[in-house]
Amino acid sequence: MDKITLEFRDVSKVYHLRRGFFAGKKAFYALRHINLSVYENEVLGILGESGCGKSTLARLALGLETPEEGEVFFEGVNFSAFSEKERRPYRRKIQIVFQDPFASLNPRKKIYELLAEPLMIHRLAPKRELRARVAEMLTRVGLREEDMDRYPHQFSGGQRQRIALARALILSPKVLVLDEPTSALDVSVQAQILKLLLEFKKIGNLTYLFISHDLPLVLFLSQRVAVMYLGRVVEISPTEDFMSRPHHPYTRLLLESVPEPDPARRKLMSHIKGEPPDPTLEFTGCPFFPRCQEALSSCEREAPALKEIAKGHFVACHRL
Ligand SMILES: Nc1ncnc2c1ncn2[C@@H]1O[C@H](COP(=O)(O)OP(=O)(O)OP(=O)(O)O)[C@@H](O)[C@H]1O
Repeated sequence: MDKITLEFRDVSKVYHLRRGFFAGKKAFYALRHINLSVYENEVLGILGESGCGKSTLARLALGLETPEEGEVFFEGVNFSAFSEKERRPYRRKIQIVFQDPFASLNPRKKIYELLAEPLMIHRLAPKRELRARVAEMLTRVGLREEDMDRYPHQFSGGQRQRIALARALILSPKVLVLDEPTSALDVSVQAQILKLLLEFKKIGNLTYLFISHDLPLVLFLSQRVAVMYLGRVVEISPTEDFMSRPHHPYTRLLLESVPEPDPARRKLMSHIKGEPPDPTLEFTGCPFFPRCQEALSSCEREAPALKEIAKGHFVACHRL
């Protein structure tokens, strides 16, 4: 049995609505009863449309937010209830690379400071070794030693993403959360960053939580895929089985919507009919119910639990 590195046990995260008549008054689930295990050394892809809770999941994995219900475990330790100080040793082991390296790199700091700071905070290198450690890391991500004396604005988007990657990897994390790491880059640069990610994965003992709405990319990189819809995981599966036998009605639409080169044959997600349901706390049914062409009457009342339909392939649907 593979070792579990990161585990979400029945995790829910509640926020207050930010828009509309009930802004600030009504609460809703950004995540609802998430049960998810991330195994050591795997690439787990998290797929889902905008607002389904992918980044909230990432923030909980990093300990930047605490769940209202449930627990997040890292290597068997429940760190979701830890204080800021208690969490510090775990912070180093789970790092993140965001979509936008402009926003994640402080423009006033030189690359040296950006990379040396985490090493100092976590006391991972004596002062005299910092420059050498930064230089080594920059070379490993395809930049030059001299680049440490420059500022983020002096680099291209792809180079900045290399710096963000270097800053995360310099701490030798166990888990790297990649939150849309290539969405802001053009295609050729995307390919270079992906290549780099795969190289690091090969060398080190690293687990990736790869968050994206780019289906082909997730399928290409991940050994397993989890599909989220409105704060819930609706399907988890090894990638091959997922591609050949998708079960959840939402997953099937998602796979059908992969862009076809021929516009006449393209089926897009806009083909999904109906509105998503009210995400507020009162709604207890399946999140996909109002849009589902195959819904049963029970789907409106009760959310289905994940059921194992093949080895490691779980689906949350009352029809199964
Ligand atoms: N701090 C917050 N306060 C209130 N609502 C929030 C907060 N953070 C996120 N949300 C809302 O929670 C829901 C889930 O957000 P989240 O950012 O996790 O989604 P996402 O799947 O990552 O979307 P995207 O792909 O657009 O980043 C969204 O409706 C979002 O508007």
